[in-house]
Amino acid sequence: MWWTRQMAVASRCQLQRALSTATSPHHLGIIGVPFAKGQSKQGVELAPDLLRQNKLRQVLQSSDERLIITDYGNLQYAVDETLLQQQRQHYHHIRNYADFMACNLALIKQVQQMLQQNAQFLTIGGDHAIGFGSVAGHLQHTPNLSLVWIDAHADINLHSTSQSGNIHGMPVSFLLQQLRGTWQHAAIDDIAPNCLPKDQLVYIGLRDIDPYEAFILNKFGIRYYAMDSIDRVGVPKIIEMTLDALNPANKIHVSFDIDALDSNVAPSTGTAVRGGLTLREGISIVEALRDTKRVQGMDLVEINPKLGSERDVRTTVDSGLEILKSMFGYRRSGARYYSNLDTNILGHEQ
Ligand SMILES: NC(=[NH2+])NCCC[C@H](N)C(=O)O
Ligand SMILES: [Mn+2]
Ligand SMILES: [Mn+2]
Repeated sequence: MWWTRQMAVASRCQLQRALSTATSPHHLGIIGVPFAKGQSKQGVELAPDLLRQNKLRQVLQSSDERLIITDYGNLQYAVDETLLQQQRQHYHHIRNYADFMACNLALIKQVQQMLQQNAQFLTIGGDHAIGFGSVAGHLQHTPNLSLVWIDAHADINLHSTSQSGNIHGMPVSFLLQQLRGTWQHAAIDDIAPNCLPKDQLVYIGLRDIDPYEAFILNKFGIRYYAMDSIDRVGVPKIIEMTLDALNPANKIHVSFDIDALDSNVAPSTGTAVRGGLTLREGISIVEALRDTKRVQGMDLVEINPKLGSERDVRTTVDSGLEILKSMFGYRRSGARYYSNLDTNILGHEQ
């Protein structure tokens, strides 16, 4: 037989080289943000470490071997006197304003640093109040950005419209130019001047919209695909309309609130709403966004391990990991990159 073991190895190496130059390594930065003060239930702060214990890194790594993952640990922040004063003077009616701002200011810087060092980043909450810092940081690095907010809730309350006083129901109002003015005492223009244009925001999965939120969405003509329209036209059409709405030259930020998924697959969350996306629908949406190759940042928020049974927590964490896996490369079709496949298994005559 003329074909030697060395030749087999050599040709395999050539194949590997061809594959890996076609698609080079890819850096992903991860930051945990154990922030729980955007709402009143303890437990969301445990999610970043819980996901790590449940092999977040290995799950992502095996969904795409070419990922080079840097975990930046959990974000730290300190509240200063200026913020406490803003809270006392202007925002005493919303819970934990100073903590919210301090955490998000730190996150804005962190995200910019991660994007200097990585092609993509992942922010793990924490409650959805951190959606402000994650997207705002992203916008300061990449001003031409589109945002897909996948959630049961619109999280677009103003301090004057919120019925709960919970700031995890308000982060989007800090991002849009038209609404930022309602936070005039927060001085966010100094630290995060770039805003999100309202036509580059799409919501998917909504089913619990407050009256004033509905007013705001309609007044500004913000695109939102609530569960009723998803039921009417189906997920593939919703994906198509979403992608049509976004500027194809923009990078994309995906902010994924675990409560977008139905409470049977994501029970351990603070504001669960029934009748949500199935896990398969969630995966389809995330796969389609991933396939644009424009997603540069993602959040996964609102997993609360203190709510529900042990099994509920397991289910919720597993669903979260499935969503992340799909975003960062896993293909249900099996069409993935494998560096050390033995291409000779059928014998060289094949
Ligand atoms: N990120 C969330 N889970 N937000 C829920 C918000 C619920 C309600 N709209 C509020 O403003 O209080
Ligand atoms: Mn949310
Ligand atoms: Mn929500």
